[in-house]
Amino acid sequence: MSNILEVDGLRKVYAKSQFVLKDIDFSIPYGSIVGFIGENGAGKTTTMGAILGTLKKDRGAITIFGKKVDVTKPKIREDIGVVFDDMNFSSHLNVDQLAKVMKNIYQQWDNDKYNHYIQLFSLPKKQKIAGFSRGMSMKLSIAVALSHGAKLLILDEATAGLDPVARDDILEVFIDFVKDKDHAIFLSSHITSDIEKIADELIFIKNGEIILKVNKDELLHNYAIVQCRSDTFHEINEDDVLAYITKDEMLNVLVSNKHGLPRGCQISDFTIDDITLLLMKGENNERTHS
Ligand SMILES: Nc1ncnc2c1ncn2[C@@H]1O[C@H](COP(=O)(O)OP(=O)(O)OP(=O)(O)O)[C@@H](O)[C@H]1O
Repeated sequence: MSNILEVDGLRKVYAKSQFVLKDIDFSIPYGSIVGFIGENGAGKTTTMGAILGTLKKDRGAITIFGKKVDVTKPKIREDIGVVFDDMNFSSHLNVDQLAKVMKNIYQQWDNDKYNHYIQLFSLPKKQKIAGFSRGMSMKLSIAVALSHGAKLLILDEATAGLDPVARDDILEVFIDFVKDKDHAIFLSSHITSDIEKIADELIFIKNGEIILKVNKDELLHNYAIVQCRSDTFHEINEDDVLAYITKDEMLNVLVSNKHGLPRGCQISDFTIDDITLLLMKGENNERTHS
């Protein structure tokens, strides 16, 4: 069993907004960090909610730790650490009082670990949570998620609102977490540089549909963004073209195989932000050979 989480044909329709999560499939290997990337409203939170059972899915199977499980059951919730944007702990509590509450919720609660993260994240122990900034609340959510013996972390925008130093500390904590090969992390972020730093696999979602799943090393070694003229563009192997944007006479093209491109293609350096922009704003590979 090499995957900690498998998602098969997950579908969710919001009748009110007519948004459809379109039968998505993906898996999270043990020992890996998988980054989930997409624009606002693409369906990231919906996917995570449907996996966790906080949202009712319309179709699809979720397999966690090798079993088709009801993720809302307390037993399995021990093993999954969750950070969502809008997590609300009782705001009248302070950090120490929250620990006492968590101890009653989670059998595997580890107070030493919790205190370690509270200290690492420089959180005040006696101040009421109500007075915490967004970044402080995020850090607290992460400290809790890491302190109840979870094997899988599902993190929705967990680094949003954190300053660069705190983000860096937390990314290190995530990298450490998956050094244990029984662990894995599934995280969404708009800060693609964070994902670039720590993720092993990337999943791109657009309008409720997964448009690209790729291993980061493969992306860095084989993919490229190239500039070329229209006639050269038509010489690129069609299967290698993932997306393109036309600008004046030139095209910016995302290709999945930078080896063996026709002459006249200029390869430029790219970041995952550049790839995201091309995938989200560009046209897909259904080229018209005019
Ligand atoms: N309760 C709801 N009822 C109807 N539509 C909803 C509901 N919740 C979300 N949606 C719609 O579903 C779509 C996907 O939303 P979702 O929150 O999953 O996106 P996201 O990728 O997490 O976005 P963001 O990056 O802004 O957090 C959006 O169009 C949103 O308007």
